[in-house]
This record gives sequence, structure tokens and C-alpha cells, in this order.
Amino acid sequence: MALPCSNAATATATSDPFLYAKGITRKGAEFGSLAAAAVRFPSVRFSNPSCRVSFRRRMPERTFALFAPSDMVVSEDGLATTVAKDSSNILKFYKITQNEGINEMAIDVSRESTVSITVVGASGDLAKKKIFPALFALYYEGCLPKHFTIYGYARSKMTTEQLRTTVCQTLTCRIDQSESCGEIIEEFLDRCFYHSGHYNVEEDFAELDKALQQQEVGGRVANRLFYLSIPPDVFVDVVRCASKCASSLKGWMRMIVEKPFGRDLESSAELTRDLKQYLSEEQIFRIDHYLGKELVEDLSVLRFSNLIFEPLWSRQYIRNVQILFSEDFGTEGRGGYFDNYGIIRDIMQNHLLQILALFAMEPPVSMNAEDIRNEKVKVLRSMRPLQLEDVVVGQYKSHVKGGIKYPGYTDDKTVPSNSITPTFAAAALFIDNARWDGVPFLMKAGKALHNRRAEVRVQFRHVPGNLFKRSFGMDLDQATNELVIRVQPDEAIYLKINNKVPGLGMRLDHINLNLLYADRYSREIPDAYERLLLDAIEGERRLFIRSDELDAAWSIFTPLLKALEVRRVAPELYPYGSRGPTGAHYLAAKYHVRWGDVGSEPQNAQA
Ligand SMILES: NC(=O)C1=CN([C@@H]2O[C@H](COP(=O)(O)OP(=O)(O)OC[C@H]3O[C@@H](n4cnc5c(N)ncnc54)[C@H](OP(=O)(O)O)[C@@H]3O)[C@@H](O)[C@H]2O)C=CC1
Ligand SMILES: O=C1O[C@H](COP(=O)(O)O)[C@@H](O)[C@H](O)[C@H]1O
Repeated sequence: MALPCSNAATATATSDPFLYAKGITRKGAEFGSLAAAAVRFPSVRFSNPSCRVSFRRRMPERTFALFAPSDMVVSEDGLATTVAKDSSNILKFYKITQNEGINEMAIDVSRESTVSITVVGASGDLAKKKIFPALFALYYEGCLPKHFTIYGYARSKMTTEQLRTTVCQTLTCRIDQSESCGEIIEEFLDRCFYHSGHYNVEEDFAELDKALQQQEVGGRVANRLFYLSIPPDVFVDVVRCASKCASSLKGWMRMIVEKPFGRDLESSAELTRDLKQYLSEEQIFRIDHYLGKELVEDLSVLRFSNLIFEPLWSRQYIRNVQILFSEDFGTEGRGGYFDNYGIIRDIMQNHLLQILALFAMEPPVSMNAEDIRNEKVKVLRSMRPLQLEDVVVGQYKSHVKGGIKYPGYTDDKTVPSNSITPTFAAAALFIDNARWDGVPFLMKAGKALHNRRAEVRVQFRHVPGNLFKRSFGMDLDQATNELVIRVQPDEAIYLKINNKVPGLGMRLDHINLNLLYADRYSREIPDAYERLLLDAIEGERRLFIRSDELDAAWSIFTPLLKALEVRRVAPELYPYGSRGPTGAHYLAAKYHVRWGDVGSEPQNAQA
């Protein structure tokens, strides 16, 4: 459940023998109604900045467990003293909460354990671009455990100094605290090391293990997180070598696995089978970084914490849902990878489908990982496998604009010149359940389009017997409400409504009720990888993909992917920087839909 960022968590004793915990969780929620009786230490104040608090529902036991460190700061009056460790390291608390049911409260005090994070594939693009910067941002925000070490691992020969120099070039500081930023970067880099080795050689991982042990000092529990930022064909080798030769003896071992998880249902199931020879499902953290995006996480909050939305969230009021992704650049530098996958596997089967699942699932029993993932699996399993006639594919071709020549997809040297891999796709999907029967869920994803954007657009039905239809002219579609959740850039939620233009006449205006994040929230939105890395360190699985979810996702797309390949369906060519193939409009028209991202937006839709 909600995990607070270390320095935001405080728990203060009220009266003996009760403990009252109060703080702001990392997710921004306040927790305060947690009261418990401490059996051993009646009044405790957790003022340790590296102390982390989590609590989750656990029925039917009537105890809270608190993992107490030997050096936890404990005091009746807030002053620090040291507490002796009890033999089990566990303090028991009885629940007194009225509203929350029975909770387990666990304090994972990082001073007791170390975390070693090994970025496998540290010489690569993702490691440099996303993983190291995200780890630094977490360090900068005080969210990493007190004792941590980061190891880069790859075949490239590099010294620790060289890794630090490379990583340093990618680090940026959050503006408001820039004064001591150089110092913080230095501190962070001091914790970064590099070890060169092959991905399939156990001895190399045994050497890594020794190197990790050198940092894991102080007799603390040593936890290990591996981030597999490597091509998928070496996933299993690394998992085998790491689990045999570099797993943690006393603490946990977790593996973050990057996509692609296979190419279809069979290869994905095979990958899962192979990984499970060495790891349990609980140790596998399949990452889909879209789940770490602020507005994607907000979908559940929007739906389930606002009375006004959930009653409208069905076929009764919603005409269609559109999940859109566009990039204004091509596969530059990643053509070799991309050509083997294409846009449907790269974006639709994972990122867009995850958004769809969160959008369309039934309310979960709780916000716990398993409850949410159960609902996602259910809705995915209610979806019809995608048919060839409900898909349009495209590929970008070169285009000259303003005297600049933009390359076509097949101009990339790593792409075969006769490639028919789609760089664009539009699809109409259906969920055969009571809530969504007959509602088209349209997806559109493309590279080298006219803009970079990801958004969900919910188009509502026409107002029955609309008294104002004469004011709208012939085009009633233009007058229907539309809710837009803009994931990026310029995060926003806005609702298109009709409003009377002030004055003596009766003229109607389409206008937005607008929540632009930049206007409302001054805090910088964390990168998706920050949230996901922190969750993996904390063992929070809610934003990671479970294996049955993955199977359900592949079942929807695999028949289509096979049909495209067997029939060698030629993509419709579209110019680099355009809005994509015109076929997408015919597909939408087939279901009486107009793409919401085409045509004019009300004036106040922009950030
Ligand atoms: N880059 C991105 O934006 C995204 C990437 N991903 C996924 O993350 C993972 C890493 O991506 P990215 O960093 O771009 O990948 P890279 O192609 O940059 O590969 C990462 C590292 O893996 C090693 N490597 C590359 N090719 C091979 C090979 N054929 N056999 C063995 N090792 C190889 C190289 O290290 P060395 O030679 O030093 O061993 C390389 O530096 C991939 O699974 C990718 O699909 C997912 C989302 C976005
Ligand atoms: O997973 C991937 O995502 C990126 C887009 O991510 P974003 O966070 O920048 O929107 C995409 O470019 C890449 O092809 C794909 O593999």
C-alpha cells in the first residue's frame, strides 16, 4: 500500500502504551489513524531520516509487526536514545484503527539493511538515459535507503571512474535545491561502481558477488536488486548466473526485467517458464514504464475517488475511448531492435493496453497489488482477440520539410530495405463484458508523426432530446462531452463542455474545464523510472506486470500479429512528420468515431 518517502515519515508516541503514527506517504496520502500498543517499547519516535513505514491490510491476524533495528531512534520526548535489539527484531502492535480494518505496520529501517542495485547492461542507452538519472533523483530526494551501492555491469571494458564520468553527464538536479547539487552528485557517484563481465559466464557473476560483498559491510542484511537493461535474448543467461552466483544470502533478491517480454503468447510463456527455473514470481518485476507515469497512476484516483465519474464509466454514457500515442521522431538508433518488434509490440500490447486495463477494469477490492492486478487480468481476459480487419498499419517514409530531409524508416542502415514492419498502427478493440459491450476502444500509436503526445480521450454520448441542438448545427459529435487525460507532455486533465457565451443571445461555446498540472502543482513530476525503481526496492508490485496479465495481453494481440506476418500485410506509407496514414480515419469511421486528436481543440486546451 502507501509507502512514505523516508524523510516524510514520522511516528510519534502519544501515550503509553499506545503509539500514534502520523505522516505523509510518498503517494501524498496522509496516514494518521494508526494507533497501536507497543508491547516492548511503549513510546517510540521514528525520527530516523532513513526510516520507511508501510502498512498493509492483513486479515485476520490481530497484530502489527514492526521490524525494529538495534539503533532505532526511540524517545518519549523526541530526543534520540538507542534501543537494544530484541532477539527477533520484531515488535508487536495491536490494532486499534476504526476505519482501516486490520493492518500490518512494518517499519523497514534501512539502517539495518543494505541494498545493492546492479544495472545489467550499464553501457547501454536505457541505463544512461533513464536508470542512472532516476536512481540519482531518488538519492537527491532522500528516497534511497541509507546503505546502498550501485553497480554497473556489462561486457564493455570500463573503469569505475569511466562509468562515473559517463553517468555524471546525465545527472540533473531539481531546481529548488540546486545549491548543494554538485556535492550531492559527488556523494552519489561515490556509491557507483562498475564491473565488467559476460552475461552467460557464472564466474563473472561470482566476481561481481565478491565486489558486492565488499560494499555490503557492517553485518547488515544485504538485499540485491538487479535491473536487466539488456536485449531479451540474454535475460535468461543473466538470471541463471546471477541467481546461482550473485544472489543475496541473507536478504531478498529481485530482478527488474525490461520489455519486450517475448514476441507473442508462446515466446512470452516460454520466457516466463525459463525465468521461473531460477526465480519465483515474487522476485520478477516486469516493468512497463507507462505504469509509472503520473497521469496513468492517477487514472484510478480519478475514477474511484470522485463520485461524478464512476457512474458515467460504462457503455451507457461513453460512446468510445481513444488511447493515443505519438512521437515526433523515428526509430533513430534503435532500428535494429525495432524491426524485430514493430509498433504493435513496442507500444500497443504493453503501454497502451495497460492504460486501457486501468481505465476499464472493475473497482478493485483494495488498492493492493494483487487486487488491482486481479481486476486487470479480468478485463483483459474479457477482450476480443484483435482482428486483421480492425487494424491499420503504416510505415513512415522520407520527407523534405523546410529544406531538411527527414529519413524514411527503411533508410536506417540497421533496417532491411524491404522491411514491412509497422511504425504506425491504429486498432479497434472491444471488451465483451456488461460494462463495455459494444464500446469501441480505439488505439493509435506511431513514430515520426507531427507531434509527441500520449493521451486518453473519452467521448461521451449525445445528449438525448438535446434542447440546444439547433445551436450546434448539424454536427452533434462536436457538441458531446469529452474527457481528456493527457499523459504527456504538459500533463493535464480536461473536460470539454458546452457553455453559453455571455450576452443577450443564445450562442453556445465548446470550452474546457481545465486542470493543467503545471499551473496547479509547482512540484516537478518524477520520471516514471523513479517511481518504479523505488517500488521495486520497497517490494511494491502494484505497478509491475504479473505473468497471467502478460498472457492475457498477448492473447489479444498474438492472432493479429501472426496474420500480419503470414499475409505480409504491406503498411500504408506516410510522410515523416505527418499525421499518419489516412486508413486510420476509415477505421474510426467504421465505428462512427472521429479521432479526438484531429481537428480543432478549444482554445484553452493548451498548456
Ligand atoms: N532504450 C530505450 O528507450 C528503451 C529500452 N527498453 C528495453 O531495455 C533494454 C535495454 O535497452 P537499451 O539500453 O536501449 O539496449 P542496448 O541495445 O543499448 O543494450 C544494452 C546493453 O546490452 C549489451 N548488448 C547489446 N546487444 C547485445 C547482444 N546482442 N548480446 C549481448 N549483449 C548485448 C550492450 O552492452 P555490452 O556490449 O557492454 O555488454 C549494451 O550496452 C532492452 O530490452 C530494451 O528493449 C525498453 C524501453 C525503452
Ligand atoms: O518503451 C518504449 O517507450 C518509448 C516511449 O517512452 P516515453 O516515456 O518517452 O513516452 C518509445 O520511444 C520506445 O520505442 C519504446 O520501446
